[in-house]
Amino acid sequence: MEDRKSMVPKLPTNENLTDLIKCYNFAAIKHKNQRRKDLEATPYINHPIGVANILTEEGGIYDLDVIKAAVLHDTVEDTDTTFEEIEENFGPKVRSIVAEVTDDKNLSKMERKKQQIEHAKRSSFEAKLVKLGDKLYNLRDLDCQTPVGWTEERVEEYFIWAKQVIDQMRGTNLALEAKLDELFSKHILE
Ligand SMILES: Nc1nc2c(ncn2[C@@H]2O[C@H](COP(=O)(O)OP(=O)(O)O)[C@@H](OP(=O)(O)OP(=O)(O)O)[C@H]2O)c(=O)[nH]1
Ligand SMILES: [Mn+2]
Repeated sequence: MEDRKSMVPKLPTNENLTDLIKCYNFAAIKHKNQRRKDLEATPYINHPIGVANILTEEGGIYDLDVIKAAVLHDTVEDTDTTFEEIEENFGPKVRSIVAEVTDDKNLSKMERKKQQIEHAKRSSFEAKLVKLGDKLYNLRDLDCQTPVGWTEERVEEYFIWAKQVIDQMRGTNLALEAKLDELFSKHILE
């Protein structure tokens, strides 16, 4: 008689699914001690997960390397994660997208803000998508609530700066850009 074990149907392994779960798990562990700057101190991981969700649900983007990069986009900038670790676990493509959207924390805040505007234009298509999702998520947050310690003026300055970044990458994803434009016209007086 056949061994009972061998009669259990074997499910096909779904590499895409397991890779994606590994990616969410990696980001959740890395951001575990970090909170957003809202009154409720929302877990930081809500942000990268939300950015990935904007890309799939609103941007119609299904490139897995882009989605993984969105989930991981703040790990190197804000935690002890290295680019080598990203490459070891998720490959060179994801590493390079994450690298493109990572600010150099050695620079002054003003210099970093200036560099984002300059880098936006020559970024890859994939990095631009992550940037669009990142900015849309953060601007929606600002539209609903002023982060703890921020003045109204700082919020409005962020809108003006974010528009300068987005204006460098027009024609990347029209659906996401239209949603960003609604927020810009609400907050930036021409
Ligand atoms: N709107 C908003 N932002 C919050 C909140 N909590 C944390 N952040 C993060 O703050 C950053 C925006 O604030 P800044 O003053 O520009 O940057 P800072 O973190 O260097 O102080 C964003 O970083 P980032 O994602 O790396 O984007 P960016 O620096 O490219 O804008 C955003 O994710 C929150 O409650 N609301
Ligand atoms: Mn971000």
